Amino acid sequence: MSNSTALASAPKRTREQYVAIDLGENMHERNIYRNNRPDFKALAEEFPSIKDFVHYSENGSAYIDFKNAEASRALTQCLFKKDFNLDVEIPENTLCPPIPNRLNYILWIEDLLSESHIKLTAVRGIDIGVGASCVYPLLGCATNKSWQFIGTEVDAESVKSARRNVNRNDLHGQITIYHNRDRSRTLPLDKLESEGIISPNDEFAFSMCNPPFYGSSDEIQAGIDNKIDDPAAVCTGTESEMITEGGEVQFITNMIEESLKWKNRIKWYTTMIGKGETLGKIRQKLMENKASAYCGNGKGKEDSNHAKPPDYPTDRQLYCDRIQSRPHEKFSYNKDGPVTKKIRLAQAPKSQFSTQLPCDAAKAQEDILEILNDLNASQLAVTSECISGSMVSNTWSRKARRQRAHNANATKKDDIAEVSAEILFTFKFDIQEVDRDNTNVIATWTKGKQREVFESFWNHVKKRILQDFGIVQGDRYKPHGVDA
Ligand SMILES: C[S@@+](CC[C@H](N)C(=O)[O-])C[C@H]1O[C@@H](n2cnc3c(N)ncnc32)[C@H](O)[C@@H]1O
Repeated sequence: MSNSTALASAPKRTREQYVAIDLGENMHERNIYRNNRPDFKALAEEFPSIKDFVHYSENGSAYIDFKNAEASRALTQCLFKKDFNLDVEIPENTLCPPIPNRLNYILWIEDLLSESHIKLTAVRGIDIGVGASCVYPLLGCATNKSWQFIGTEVDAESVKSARRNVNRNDLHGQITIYHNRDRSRTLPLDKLESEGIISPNDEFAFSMCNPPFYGSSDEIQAGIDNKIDDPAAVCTGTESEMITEGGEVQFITNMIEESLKWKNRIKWYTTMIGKGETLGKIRQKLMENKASAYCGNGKGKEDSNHAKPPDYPTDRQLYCDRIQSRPHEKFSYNKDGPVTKKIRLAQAPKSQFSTQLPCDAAKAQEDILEILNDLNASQLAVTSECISGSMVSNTWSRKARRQRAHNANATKKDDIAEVSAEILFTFKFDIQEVDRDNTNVIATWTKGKQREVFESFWNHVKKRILQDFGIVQGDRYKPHGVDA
């Protein structure tokens, strides 16, 4: 009997095991895997390479064994292909990157760039330690066609494999892999210049890094020994991928020190952090260098106690966002602007906005739908608690409304066809009734490139619904029984 048809009970999963592939609410709002587990059965039907690793439990649900290195590798390759049209080789015994987790970092960089309004002619990034798969540059360029990457790597075999992956996907025009022969260097811009890979005037929007976390193999073993459960997924990393002298604290410290030289040539310096205790040490290091810190609330979501990070460039910044329920954190900072010793906490860039209406859910839904229809929103899907849909063009700006009024003979559909066939963004309105006189409306930006466009759409919709209740924008609406 082949593995794929064997009937077996799915092994009980630890929470961590789900996180390795998952999904769930700690994923970025725009992560395609958020609450959207890969369909292993469909993958097995589409990709022969994974078929033998897909098992079925007695109730018919499909699963794979994440402790099997080959199965994990097959899954990663299928997701690369299915969701990003990328053909990727992952050599045996090298780190197999979980795509949902790696995609989160790319989305977070997108947010960071959009939130800080960086003005550069091209978005160029540096990935320190691309690994054999070259996962970040590949995902970054697949999801952002205008991005360019320099990927650095110290391991000669990984350099070769990363280059093969770039060439196999015809991305050599966007991604350059540099073999860094000096492990003590993290940002060798001088070497890149002397080898003619970049010019002295080249600027970078960001650097990113998933550093080797550990300082020694004993440290890895101690980590495994201290775990209550068995490791949920097999770890296939080589020594070079997992270990660096002084561990991640030293690696990131080197990065901070090198960044003092490059300053504003790289607008945001960012990194993953693997161990919870590292964050405090890195913050300390940044304080010594007189940088400010900004932190998310751990879920990539708004936290009302946290202030918003300022537009770039206003400060020296450390940006932290604990994005996984595992202790994986990222921080970024830029080293420009006035010096401050203050450490501030900040929310992650906003993808969600809310307001409260003085009515029940049915009335709120009716009002919102009326406005959305008036704005030519498309693909509307309505349930009692949620309205989702998309916008193909900006129909709410003053100019668009004037044009529509002027062109009174055109049908709404004609208007859309004239503007664009592509989706500008998708959205979701959750409608949560508190009581018959109070309903919360939460608008979420679920897909799209420009945060400001969604924000302006939300501001328009919010203004109109509030006006329906006689609440003029600028006045704060107070729920019943609440005094100022
Ligand atoms: C944890 S792996 C990350 C690989 C890949 N980016 C990923 O996320 O799956 C760290 C990588 O950094 C590389 N590395 C270690 N020190 C480096 C350095 N100083 N400069 C560039 N790469 C380095 C290692 O060889 C390894 O491939």
